[in-house]
Amino acid sequence: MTRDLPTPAQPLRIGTRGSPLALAQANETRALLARAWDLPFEAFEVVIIRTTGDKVIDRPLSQIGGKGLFTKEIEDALLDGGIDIAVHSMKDMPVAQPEGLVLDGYLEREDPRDAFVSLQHGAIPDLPAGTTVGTSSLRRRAQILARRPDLEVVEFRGNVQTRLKKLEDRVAEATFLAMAGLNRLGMIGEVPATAIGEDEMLPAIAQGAIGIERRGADARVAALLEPIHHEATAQRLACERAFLAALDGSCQTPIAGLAELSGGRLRFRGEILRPDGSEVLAEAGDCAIADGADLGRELGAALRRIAGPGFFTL
Ligand SMILES: NCc1[nH]cc(CCC(=O)O)c1CC(=O)O
Repeated sequence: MTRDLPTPAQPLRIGTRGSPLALAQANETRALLARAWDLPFEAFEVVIIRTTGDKVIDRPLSQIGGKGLFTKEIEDALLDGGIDIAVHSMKDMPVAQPEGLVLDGYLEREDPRDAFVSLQHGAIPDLPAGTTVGTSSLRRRAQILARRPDLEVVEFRGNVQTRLKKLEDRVAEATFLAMAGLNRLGMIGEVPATAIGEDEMLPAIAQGAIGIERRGADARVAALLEPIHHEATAQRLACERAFLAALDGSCQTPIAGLAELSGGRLRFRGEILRPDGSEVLAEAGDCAIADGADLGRELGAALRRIAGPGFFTL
């Protein structure tokens, strides 16, 4: 094995998007690998890849559609050998990967909750009727409208920094961001953010988790990733992503869900919403930790039956 370790002359190439959050995640992976293998940072190289999603800035992503808007170019680079691993926010990843690639390495999950961010207001219940709330997430839009149909939701695209700038410019009076992103960017003390309990706003599937994708046939890379893999995160995501898969979910549909481990059991709660928030359907259950994927699949299938066709259509 030692012979196969990366070196500064032949570094392991880590592919990532170029946003500040994506770079923070790639650098976290790089630091964990360097520490796990007692290698210099230079044995790992971060390679920035521009994706279609990064180029389209003038339309809501939900209208552009298409799978893998933020991943295609990165996965192509993996497949053609331009990079050795790709680091992703798992909540942005489709449930299936292209032939030849596997996505089964996970870093320890960060806080999965959403944050309420506002320069004027302290929490959702404090918002006066008619307040504008910015989000581009179909899930967050549906969830906030389910709770507060009297609020006005406006489209709010861009990376974390861009969205905070829009708050300053009063494009909206409040927004939602993932706690994980704020923590990973080291911004938590710097922005007026409050974590929202999962009972109040159930997070996106896999929110806060980082996944590492690789070529399935690359045994050397698989071995390199082993010491930084976090199995408890993998167990939680197996349940959450099976739920998403059973619902045929993509980032085009308002779906939320969170699996947690305690006392040797896995507990999951999932929900689907009509895009206007007029209906919320939820299921919950618990199981042995190893059976999480079955539980997620069953609860997803149950919700699918209850919802019937057309539930997600406006
Ligand atoms: N869709 C963008 C995206 N993808 C992952 C995160 C946050 C970090 C995470 O969930 O791991 C964000 C930004 C946000 O929702 O605030």
